[in-house]
Parts: sequence; C-alpha cells; structure tokens
Amino acid sequence: MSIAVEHGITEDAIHKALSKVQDPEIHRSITELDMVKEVHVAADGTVKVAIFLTVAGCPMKDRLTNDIKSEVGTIAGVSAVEVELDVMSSEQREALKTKLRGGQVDREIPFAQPGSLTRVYAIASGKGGVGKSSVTVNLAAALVAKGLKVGVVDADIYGHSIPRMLGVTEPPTPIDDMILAPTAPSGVKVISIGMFTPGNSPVVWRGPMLHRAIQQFLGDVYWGDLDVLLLDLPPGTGDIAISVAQLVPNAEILVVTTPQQAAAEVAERAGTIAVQTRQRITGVIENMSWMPCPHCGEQVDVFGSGGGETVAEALTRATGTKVPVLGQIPIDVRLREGGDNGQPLTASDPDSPAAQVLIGIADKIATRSRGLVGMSLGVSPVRK
Ligand SMILES: Nc1ncnc2c1ncn2[C@@H]1O[C@H](COP(=O)(O)OP(=O)(O)OP(=O)(O)O)[C@@H](O)[C@H]1O
Repeated sequence: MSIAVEHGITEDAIHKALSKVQDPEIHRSITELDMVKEVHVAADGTVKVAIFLTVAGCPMKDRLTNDIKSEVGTIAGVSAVEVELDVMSSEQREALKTKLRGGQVDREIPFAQPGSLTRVYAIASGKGGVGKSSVTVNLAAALVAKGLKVGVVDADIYGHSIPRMLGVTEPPTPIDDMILAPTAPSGVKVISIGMFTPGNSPVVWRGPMLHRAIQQFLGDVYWGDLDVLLLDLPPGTGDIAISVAQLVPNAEILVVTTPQQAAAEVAERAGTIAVQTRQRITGVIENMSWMPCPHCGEQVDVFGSGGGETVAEALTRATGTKVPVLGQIPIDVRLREGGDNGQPLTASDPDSPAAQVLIGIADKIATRSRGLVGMSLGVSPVRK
C-alpha cells in the first residue's frame, strides 16, 4: 500500500481508519488482506483511496465503498473521501488465497485436520418433511446468538431450502477456485447446493458428483474460523452421509424425527449408518412433538408420541452408549412462518416455547466436549 499524505492528516490515522473496514464477505480487515492499493490526500483535505477488489464486479463493492467513506470521513481534517476500485491481479489473488488458507497452498478440508476446533454436526433424518432444515437453521441462529461463529452447508439435494430459510439472497462469490460463502442477516455463513443449480431445478447428480460437491463445500469454500459447522443432509441413508463420514470423520450426527412410530423406524435406519461409519451420534431431536389445543390450551400429540425415545433407545442399543433425546420441539405456526420469510424463530422470538427448546438443544451441542463417549469404536466382543 502506498500512502501520500499532507494537510495534517497522518498516515497512521488513515491506516487505523482503513484497518477498521472489513471485507464484507471475508470478514477480515482490508489492510490485513492487502486490498488497499494507494491513498492520496489533496491539499483541500480530499482523501482518495484506491482499493483492489478480489474479483471484478464484486457484489459487495458498494458496501465496501460506503464503509471506507464513513471510516476515513471521521478523521479530523478530511473534507471528502473518494474511492476508486481496481481488481487484483492473478498473483495477488493467489497470495490472498494462500493467506486465507493459513499459509497452505494446497486445498484441504480444514475441519478434518487433527487440530481443528470446529465442531461439525451432520443433521440426518429418515424421511423428508420432518423439519430437519427448520431445526438446522434455528440451531444455527441460536448458536450465533450465543456468540459462536457458525456455518451451514445445505447438502439436501432434494430440498435445498436453507438459503431461503436464513434469508440469504446473494450468490456466493468465486475467487478463482475459492468460494466465499454469503452471510445471512443473522450472521450464519451459508453454502447450498441450490446456489450452483440454475433456477429451482432439481439436482440429478449421482454419487461421485455429490461426493465432489460436498468436498468442494468443505474444502474450497472460505469459512474462516468457525466454532460450529452444521451439515443439512438429504433425508434417508444415502451416499452423502457416507461421503461426509469419509471427508470429515469427526463429524457427529444429530438425528431428527417426528413422534410418529413409522417416522421413528426410518430415522433409526438413518442413524445406524453412523454406527457403520463409526461416527458419534450426539442425540435425537423430536420435532412436531405436540401443539397447544387452540380451544383449551392442552397439549395435543398430533403425530402420536414416543418416536424420539424409540429412536434414541434403538441407537443406544446399536452403539452401546447412551444416545439421549436432546429436545422435543412443539408445532408452532411461527416457526413455519419464520422459515418462509427468512427469519429463524430462535432469533425473531427466542422466548416462544419452540424457540426455547431449540435454544436448549443449541446449548447442549455448543458445550459438548470432545472425547470417545458415544462413539462406536467398531469393535465387537470376542467369546472365549
Ligand atoms: N415445529 C414445527 N412447527 C411448525 N411447522 C414446522 C415445524 N417444523 C417444521 N415445520 C414446517 O414443516 C415443513 C417441513 O419442514 P422442513 O423443510 O424443515 O423439513 P425437512 O425435514 O428439512 O424436509 P426436506 O428434507 O424434505 O427438505 C416446513 O414448511 C416447515 O416450516
């Protein structure tokens, strides 16, 4: 960065102001990312700041321009701020990508590294429509509200409804082979298989392509330092669950079911795949457990009862360690509405009964310590 100053405005003051401006997608300071090309101060106190954008037509350029104007504009003696936009050369982009990968030139999945502090949860269900995506977005928003950095991968090829449920409208920004994930208004970073398919067309990819897509979402997307990554899997016991197990062996499983016994049986099958892949099952979440009767306020079990407990017991038997029911979420029209208008209930109405259960589950998965408890070691007893 080159800075030419006069008019009593110090280089230090300009550097300090610019260091407060963050790239809206990378969430790191533009000075740290070497995005400032040059700064010039004219005799009348006009400051011209030239910036390197990561890519031409960067969707965040207006926000960046405004942020620079407001930060630099606060310096005493500055009469006006002008921002000029340039684009990084391929060498500069390469250097930026290396910086974002923590000095690593090669792509790798950061969450699969031994030192990774990110807790990865794959959200699974036996069949569609049980509320897996609703649970995922509400847990994500609740975890952000606790001050954690959270990312969501929408790997549900049949549903891919996560961006809408989180209110994300912008597409991801590619920097060559690196992808910057858009951030939802709640602060959750999101990447979805739906962002890579034209219109609303269904994805007809088969196993190897899906594996590659998940690998890209985990390895090519710049996530920054996440505390928690949630993966919304497609319903059933499909290829993606196995890909996740291969790519991120330390991912833990959350199984979502309704109280209905038929749903519980298929959810149990989805859970047992974790036994085969030796992944830990953190617990079972029962959704649509009950609703208050509109006339008398009493609890009505619309979809029967006991499904969550049935799945938890079956998975406890299969793994040999206690798999708990983490919570029973009631039916709440506002939860559905929140999904439709991109405002998770845990953020918009955290005191509602359904949000309270979800926040309780978020507390449990946020504080869970690492260890071998609950993980199938893949050993069987030997008879002597
Ligand atoms: N507790 C709840 N109360 C009211 N509505 C709910 C609740 N949970 C989910 N829903 C609604 O049920 C519908 C299905 O939920 P969702 O899309 O989250 O399910 P899913 O299991 O992810 O389905 P798929 O895998 O088929 O995408 C949505 O319209 C959602 O808003």
